[in-house]
Amino acid sequence: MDRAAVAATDGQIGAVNDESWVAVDLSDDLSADADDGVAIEDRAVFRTEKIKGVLLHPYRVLIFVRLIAFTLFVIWRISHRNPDAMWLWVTSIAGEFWFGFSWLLDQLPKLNPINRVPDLAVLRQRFDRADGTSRLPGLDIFVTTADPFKEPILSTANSVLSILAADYPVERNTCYLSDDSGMLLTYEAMAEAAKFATVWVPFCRKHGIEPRGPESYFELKSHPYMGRSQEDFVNDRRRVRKEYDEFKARINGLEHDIKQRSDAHNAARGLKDGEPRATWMADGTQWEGTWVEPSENHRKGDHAGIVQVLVNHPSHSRQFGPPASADNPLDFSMVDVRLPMLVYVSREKRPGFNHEKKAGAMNALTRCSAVLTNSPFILNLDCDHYINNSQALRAGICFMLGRDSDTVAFVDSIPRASHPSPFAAAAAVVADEATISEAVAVTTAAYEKKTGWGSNIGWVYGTVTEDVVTGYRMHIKGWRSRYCSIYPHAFIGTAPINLTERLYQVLRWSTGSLEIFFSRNNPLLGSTFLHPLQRVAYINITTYPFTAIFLIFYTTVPALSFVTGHFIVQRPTTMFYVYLAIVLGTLLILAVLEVKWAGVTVFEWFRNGQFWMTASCSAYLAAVCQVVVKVVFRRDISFKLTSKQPAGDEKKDPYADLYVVRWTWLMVTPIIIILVNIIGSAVAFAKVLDGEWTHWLKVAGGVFFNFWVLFHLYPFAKGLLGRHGKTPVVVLVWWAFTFVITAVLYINIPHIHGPGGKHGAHGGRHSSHHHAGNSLHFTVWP
Ligand SMILES: O=c1ccn([C@@H]2O[C@H](COP(=O)(O)OP(=O)(O)O[C@H]3O[C@H](CO)[C@@H](O)[C@H](O)[C@H]3O)[C@@H](O)[C@H]2O)c(=O)[nH]1
Ligand SMILES: [Mn+2]
Repeated sequence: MDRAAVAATDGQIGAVNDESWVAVDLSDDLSADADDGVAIEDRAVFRTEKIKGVLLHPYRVLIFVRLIAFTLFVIWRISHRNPDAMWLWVTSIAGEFWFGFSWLLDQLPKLNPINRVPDLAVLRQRFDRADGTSRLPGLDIFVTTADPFKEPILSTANSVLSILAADYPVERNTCYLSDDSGMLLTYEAMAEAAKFATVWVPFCRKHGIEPRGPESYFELKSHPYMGRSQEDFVNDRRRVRKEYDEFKARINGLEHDIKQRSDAHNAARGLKDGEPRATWMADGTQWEGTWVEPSENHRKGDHAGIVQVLVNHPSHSRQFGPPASADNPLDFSMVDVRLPMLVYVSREKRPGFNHEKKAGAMNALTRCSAVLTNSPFILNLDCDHYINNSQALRAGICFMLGRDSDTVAFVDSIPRASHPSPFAAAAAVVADEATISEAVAVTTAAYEKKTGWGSNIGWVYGTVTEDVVTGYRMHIKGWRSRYCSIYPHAFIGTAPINLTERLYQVLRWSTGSLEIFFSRNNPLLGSTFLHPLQRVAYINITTYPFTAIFLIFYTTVPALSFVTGHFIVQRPTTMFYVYLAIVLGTLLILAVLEVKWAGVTVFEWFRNGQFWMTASCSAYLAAVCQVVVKVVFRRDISFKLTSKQPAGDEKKDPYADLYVVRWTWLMVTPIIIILVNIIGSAVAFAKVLDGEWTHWLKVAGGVFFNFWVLFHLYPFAKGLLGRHGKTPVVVLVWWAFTFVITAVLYINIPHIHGPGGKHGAHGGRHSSHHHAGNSLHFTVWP
């Protein structure tokens, strides 16, 4: 490893937002990095930071104030019945209880925010040796992919490249790619990535490149220079960029190449009609996985297991590259050119066996890696995640070692004790056939039958959010987590920006959460190893979708009150308004404080609120329905892969997908809510115009709330209108259209006046009520 590069990147690791945090054990007036003055020998491998007192104390006081105000508010509500509409009164109070309860679930675990900051200089001093070797523990990194088309292979390749190029001792770091599609396309893309890595990785090391995923690196507008010679860097970068473009072209051509090659082989064999047409590897053998033209034993969900070592385990001593020459202009003579081991794994799949989605893939990888490298630590990335900070692996490992370098001996002993892995030995071992067939044997479809895998061992089955439940199982067994957020961000992943896809993703997450709630892994039942606040956090994460039921009530019923004339609150008093104001005001200030130390903007927080509203009344509701059906009728929930954006196409607008509308039933409820609120405000307007209600100022209060709901659903409406929605005018025109039509109809068609209409005195009273009734909502939003 190039020392200059290390030093340059090293200085960058820090907390995300340094001004709000202070080291624990230090008073507020000392800066967070005060222990830079302490000698390296005396420093811990990471330090703990808390929020500065000036922010934290008011934060906690506000939480307390809000709790009291909320309690008084609910007491007020219970003691002021609404005899006109008792059902409204009862259901709304139930809703307020729920909102209050879920606010507490969300708030309590945040009472004492803690961040950890790894000290990489200490880690290096204790674990790295002068000759370039290291005593750091082994680390097996798993990347999962399930479909080379839905999950673009270029993105998967980038993920793998970012891992191979990360700063970690190469002989102790292995990357496993799990391919649930079993397709040659994925395999060959990985083989290409391994080839390109021989240029990319030494280039990263030589010049201290950040980030080390090539796509995200070359996307950067400027390329700040970290290493030694500027001119050398510019030349090398141009050269590597060219290599990367060629690599991309090869990846894009793979599908065609495989097809052509296979056609040639099949033609040479003179296949008769109806005979299966095999897919052929470059070495002239038949691919054992899924074929391009699927046939028996060679289709998705029905194929053999495959384990292929793409990059073998490296030697244990540094290997410098060649100097620049005529056909190789890159000078790697001062750079270690070894690569970490890279293994392609496609577990066996057979009809009749539940392959248990990602959790099943992770368990197969766990066993397969145990046979090959058996590192004591595992890291998992999805195919669309990448390492964004080359120090991320070292940063993470800091928390696995404690303050005490003696633990290394212990950590080293784990692989030796648990499995006689060939690579745990000091010398480099080439994966021999016996070992490989052993690795294949542990990934067979039948392997887990009548075992504890998926329930007590490994990743847990039975939910579409296996990550949540697996973390939970670890915590109830006594494992502890540590929160660490560094800058530049350690990892970056992608999420769909298309409304439909995003709603589906949130549907899956909320469904998975509820599945856990209705299972033996309900956090109310967890062992006492769970910290009480951790239990609260798990209750929150497994119950939040229930909010949908109350939210839909609160975003429709008040608007309908304009039509029916029945309101949630009958006669608000001054105290009612006072409580309400405190409950609302504190919520806002709490958010502003959180936003400050979290390093996001108030705008982002608000956007998040808008999406929360949209998702709650669509995906969360659907999740509740799905899981009720599952629990009652024992029907399994299907898993839909989250669609990924195509990577690496510069000509394409990255936001093109944003306004592509694909209809889904999930959109029905938000649409109804939008309509109800427009109609509600239009009717209120009409009643005022009509002279039915005279207290127009008070009506305005109610209408304001309708607008507030609409404002939250505005991005949804824009998304729904597709490309046209790019101009906000279109949304406004639709809104005005609906509003005017409703108001005109209301005024001109006498029979839609409800029984409560045309009572001057009553009308006045009612109008004052909605204001209150409608305002309730925002009271209680968590
Ligand atoms: O049968 C399957 C299905 C999925 N996957 C992989 O699982 C990962 C996550 O799937 P995706 O559809 O992308 O879900 P996301 O919602 O984007 O993923 C988030 O949510 C999942 C839980 O639902 C977690 O497993 C992921 O780590 C987390 O990033 C991807 O790498 C897939 O290739 C498989 O390997 N096999
Ligand atoms: Mn994803």
